Amino acid sequence: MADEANLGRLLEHLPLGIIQIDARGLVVRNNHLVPADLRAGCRLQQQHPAALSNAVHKALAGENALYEGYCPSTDAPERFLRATFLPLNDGKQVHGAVGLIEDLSSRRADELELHTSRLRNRLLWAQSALAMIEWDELFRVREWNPAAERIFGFSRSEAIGQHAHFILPDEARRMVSLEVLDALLKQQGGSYSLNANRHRDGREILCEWFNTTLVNENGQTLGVTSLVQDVSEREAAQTHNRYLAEHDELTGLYNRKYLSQRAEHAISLASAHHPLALAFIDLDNFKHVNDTLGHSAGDRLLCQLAARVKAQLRAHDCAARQGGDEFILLLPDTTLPLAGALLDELAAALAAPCHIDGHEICVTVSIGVACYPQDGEDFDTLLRSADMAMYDAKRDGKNTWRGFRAPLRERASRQLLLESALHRALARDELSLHYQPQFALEDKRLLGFEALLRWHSEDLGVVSPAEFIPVAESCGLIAMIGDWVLQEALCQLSCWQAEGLSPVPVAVNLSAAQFLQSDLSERIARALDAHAVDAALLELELTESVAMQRPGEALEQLAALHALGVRVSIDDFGTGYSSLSYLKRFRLDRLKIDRSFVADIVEDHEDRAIVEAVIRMAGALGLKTLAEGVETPEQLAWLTAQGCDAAQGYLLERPVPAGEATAWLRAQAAVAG
Ligand SMILES: Nc1nc2c(ncn2[C@@H]2O[C@H](COP(=O)(O)O[C@H]3[C@@H](O)[C@H](n4cnc5c(=O)[nH]c(N)nc54)O[C@@H]3COP(=O)(O)O)[C@@H](O)[C@H]2O)c(=O)[nH]1
Repeated sequence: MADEANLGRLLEHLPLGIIQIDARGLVVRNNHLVPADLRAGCRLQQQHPAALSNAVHKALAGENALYEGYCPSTDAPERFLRATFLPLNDGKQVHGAVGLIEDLSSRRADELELHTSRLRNRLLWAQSALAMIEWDELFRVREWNPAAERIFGFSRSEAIGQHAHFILPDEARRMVSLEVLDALLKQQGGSYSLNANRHRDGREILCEWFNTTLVNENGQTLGVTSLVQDVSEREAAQTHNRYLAEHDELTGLYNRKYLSQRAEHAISLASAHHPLALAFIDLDNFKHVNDTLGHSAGDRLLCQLAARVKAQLRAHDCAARQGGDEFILLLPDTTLPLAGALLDELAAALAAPCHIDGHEICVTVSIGVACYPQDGEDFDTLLRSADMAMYDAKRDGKNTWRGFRAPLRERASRQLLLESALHRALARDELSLHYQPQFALEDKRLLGFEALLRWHSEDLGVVSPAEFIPVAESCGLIAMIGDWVLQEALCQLSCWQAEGLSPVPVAVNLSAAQFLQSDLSERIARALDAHAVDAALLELELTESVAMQRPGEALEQLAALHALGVRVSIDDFGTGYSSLSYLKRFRLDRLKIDRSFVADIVEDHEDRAIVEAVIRMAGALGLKTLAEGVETPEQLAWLTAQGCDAAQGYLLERPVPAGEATAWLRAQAAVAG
């Protein structure tokens, strides 16, 4: 009994579970370390993993047996057990077995964790997109993963044992980097750096480094582990984006946004002693280059010109492309006279011929200049002032520069007012035509009318065409308005026809925008058809400068109009620069001598000489002549004596509303009838 008690105590103090099994496989005794499901009363050959039952069976058959595996448990998560079964025999036969049970659950979990973490590390090492490098305490490569091979181009075998030198770009940076490495070994924990490195092929690459110093439990540095990523492309993209944020992509000049920041800074430094000028440059007739040679040629021209602008600048000046064919210059420490001198030099540099696709292109520019502080105290105001001055330069014949003047501001706001009112004018039916009679000088017979546009604006009152036609031209409304004039004049002609009046031709002014429409003759043919008006009753007037703007195209356009049967006359003749050879080839009917010559023919012998020459030249080319703006009987007499064919002017009749023109025709019909 005492032995039994001692054995019981011993079993309770054993550091492992122990069970006694009888010959039937029934657990008859256990200590407290045995899991509940294996304690006394449980039959081990039933309801347990087969391998466990087999081990018990084997022990009861007289052999030592081992089971290692999971064992279900009702009181706890499944356990991982090692059970060793030893048969108990009395020398003759086996009458049971002893099982020694070790619960290996937590050791097993640790092993599993270790195993999976090793696996994970191996996978990470092999498949990581980041280079993983292990350095020893002398900064020699201890490990080098496939991503490192990819990023630096050195294979693992080439890299192992190499000092960090081998991926540093050049001597100077090597020194710096080595200092950084040294510091890294001394410090503990992690660090980040962005370094220039060298690829095996000699290329410089930019890498991000995340380093961790490896230290043992005694604080001794064992080396460094680095995670590295090649950020060359990302950095290049960011650098490019930064460049784009400040530059014009086409020309490489700065963009307006950047220049505005520079200007605001310069303004903050400017004072009476350090004035500042802003120049707005617009190429003259650049559209023509795009239209004739194409946009790619236009782009190359802009690049050539931008390079010349850059070359002309002083060190502290700044040039930007505002867009299209517009450039802005910021000229710090510059007064208006100095800006003028600089811009004259710039214009001369830009005027030198450019060679594009075998074409020689000569460019002129119109420039507006605004000065701080008198023309604006911030960038936007200065730019607006320079823009207005540039338009002033355009109005003054282009190819020049103009400084800002206060009246330009009023002019610009009037222009804006006119523009928005003009947009409403057609819809509100505010436009009408007046008709100015034209007479034969030989017998004072009514030859025809010139249709002249009138605008009675609800908001602005009567506005002269001399004021609103240029506005309509600049804001792109002129083609639509011109079309309305054509329809209205043809409508009037067809009314006169319907009334049985024998109508006379009506002359309609054609703007440049209309004359350059590629389908102009088709449009006119359709309009004539729609109003059932004979083409011979329509005369189209285009100014000399419009005809000569693109003489090649004008030649074709005029031939098409001539084929339609409409008449064409050149308006304001003498004010442009007609090429006589083109004039000879243009299909024209009449030259209208500009009223600026007619005004002075009595007193000014030069104007007289010009008018005489025009009349003779027209006669030689088989063209009729009409003198505009005849205001005095002396002018009329002189023109008649020179053989001018026709005249119009206040002396003879002012432009009259349609009703009065109709009355004219009726009176004429009455006299004839
Ligand atoms: N594209 C279009 N342009 C048009 C149209 N209608 C007119 N215009 C152009 O506007 C400018 C001013 O025209 P307007 O104020 O109508 O002046 C015309 C005549 O009234 C004026 N004129 C006629 N006789 C005399 C005169 O004896 N003295 C004098 N001082 N002025 C006179 O001349 C203008 C006609 O000019 P022109 O067209 O050159 O024959 C003017 O440039 C018009 O062309 C339109 O529908 N479309």
